[in-house]
Amino acid sequence: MKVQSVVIEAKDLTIGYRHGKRGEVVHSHLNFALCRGELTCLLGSNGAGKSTLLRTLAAVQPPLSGDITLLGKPLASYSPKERSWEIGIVLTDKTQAGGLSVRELVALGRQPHTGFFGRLGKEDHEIIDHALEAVGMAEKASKYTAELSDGERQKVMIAKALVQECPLILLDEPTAFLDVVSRIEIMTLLHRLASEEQRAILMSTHDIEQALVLGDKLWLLKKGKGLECGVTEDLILAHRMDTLFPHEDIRFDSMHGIYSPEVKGGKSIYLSASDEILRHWAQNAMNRNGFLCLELPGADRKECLPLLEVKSANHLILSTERNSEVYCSFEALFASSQLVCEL
Ligand SMILES: Nc1ncnc2c1ncn2[C@@H]1O[C@H](COP(=O)(O)OP(=O)(O)OP(=O)(O)O)[C@@H](O)[C@H]1O
Repeated sequence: MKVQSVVIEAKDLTIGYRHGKRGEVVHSHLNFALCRGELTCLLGSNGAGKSTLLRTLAAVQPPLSGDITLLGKPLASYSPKERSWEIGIVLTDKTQAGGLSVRELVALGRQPHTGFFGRLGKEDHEIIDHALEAVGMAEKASKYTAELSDGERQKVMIAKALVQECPLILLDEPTAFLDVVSRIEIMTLLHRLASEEQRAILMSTHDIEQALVLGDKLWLLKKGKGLECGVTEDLILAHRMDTLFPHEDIRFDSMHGIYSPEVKGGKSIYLSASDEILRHWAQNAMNRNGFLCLELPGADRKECLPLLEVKSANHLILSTERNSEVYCSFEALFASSQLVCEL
């Protein structure tokens, strides 16, 4: 059995905001642990409390009550300097470091190891080069950070956290501004870093598609319902993703790992397709056009009308009680009078 090494854990934690003597609770009774070797993705709707939780774990804001233990010691007992040895943070606040070059900004991440006026040694430079390479920013190392795009700046902030070489890395929506290739690259990098260098990494994200592929664990934060933690596939198969977004018209498609609008309306059509890909995209097209797709019961197909048979992408047959027509594409099908007038 794999022995899990806990980096940070919380017991009966209440997070939120203090306004004078009044406390505004965002979540209470939270219990969790983050272990080395795992990339954990924190998911939840807007306002669910993801940033509040990350800021509390990063000691940027205090908990309202409860205990947080970092490497066996209370988090509150660490000085800011001691914390910077253990926790690398990438929060969403825009960096004010526009006057620094990319390389200078990333080098600031080495401060816990070199001291404020400490000189960077050969090894420090190698670590910085390696991090810039890893996030794909090596070629822009001498650019000013003010001249970067939002996505590029985000990559630089990730590189800065990487060079800190902490056992715990916390990131608030690190892939928010990134294109799909960069999102996959960054999440693959974080996953590799967690498993190969035995770091504990917690990132919040709205990029559910990638979280389900690369997150070793998920933390599902639900407004008013607290936090559910578990291995990604366990949570999906236990239908815990179904209630992540409290919206009755949104449903989780556990086959494809996506959320989609619930199909409502009166029109139904039987659908048969030669393979899973054709079925998925035929259903997508029919749902978008207001049809609820029904499975063929198998035996007596003559009873099952209207019926759309998708033999291939260029061979679609629509059968109604009046006739059967063949179409060479979905475009042709949706332009047909048969679909518009007879169904
Ligand atoms: N400084 C603050 N003072 C008081 N309440 C706050 C403060 N910042 C956030 N909140 C409230 O805390 C709750 C959680 O907000 P938080 O920013 O943690 O959500 P989130 O899950 O990160 O949302 P998003 O996905 O939109 O970034 C919200 O109801 C928000 O209004």
